[in-house]
Amino acid sequence: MLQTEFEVQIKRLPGNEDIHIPAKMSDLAAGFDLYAAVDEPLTLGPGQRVLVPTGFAMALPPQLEAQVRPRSGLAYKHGLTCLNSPGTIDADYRGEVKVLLINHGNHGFTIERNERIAQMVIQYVPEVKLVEVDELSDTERGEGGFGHTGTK
Ligand SMILES: O=c1ccn([C@H]2C[C@H](O)[C@@H](COP(=O)(O)OP(=O)(O)OP(=O)(O)O)O2)c(=O)[nH]1
Ligand SMILES: [Mg+2]
Repeated sequence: MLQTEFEVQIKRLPGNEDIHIPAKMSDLAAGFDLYAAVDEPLTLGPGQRVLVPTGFAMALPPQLEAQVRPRSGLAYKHGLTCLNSPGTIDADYRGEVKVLLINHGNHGFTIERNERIAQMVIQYVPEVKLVEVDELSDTERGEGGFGHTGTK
């Protein structure tokens, strides 16, 4: 049976004793909100991107990944999103988790220390072996894609 409960080790990095550990804002939330560990407020101008530290590292068990995703409120209200969305944290990564933010809005956005800037969703990754073949199995869709079922 598939394991449904996991413990994930998380390590606060030096100098970040005041930074919140990623946290779910409600019982059934999918994402743990991530907090900005910027030393001082950082203003991101329109079109600018920045790699924001979170002040922690973690050790995901094998076959889990963490996805770093935008917060819809920041995206809707300020045009702020994750440039590489969803960011991928590999199970063997032990460095600081960082959030690559970009400002798609028309105004500067200031990121304060300990502000929630993104969220992290932890997912199962099946073990997959890629097998090279000469012919693929037939399907009704075949090679159709990129909107071939509609007119727009
Ligand atoms: O939003 C992100 C994306 C990645 N990472 C870290 C964890 C991840 O395991 C590592 C590598 O990420 P990725 O594989 O996306 O980047 P890459 O350009 O392929 O770098 P690498 O050659 O190090 O794999 O960087 C983050 O902290 N935040
Ligand atoms: Mg990579």
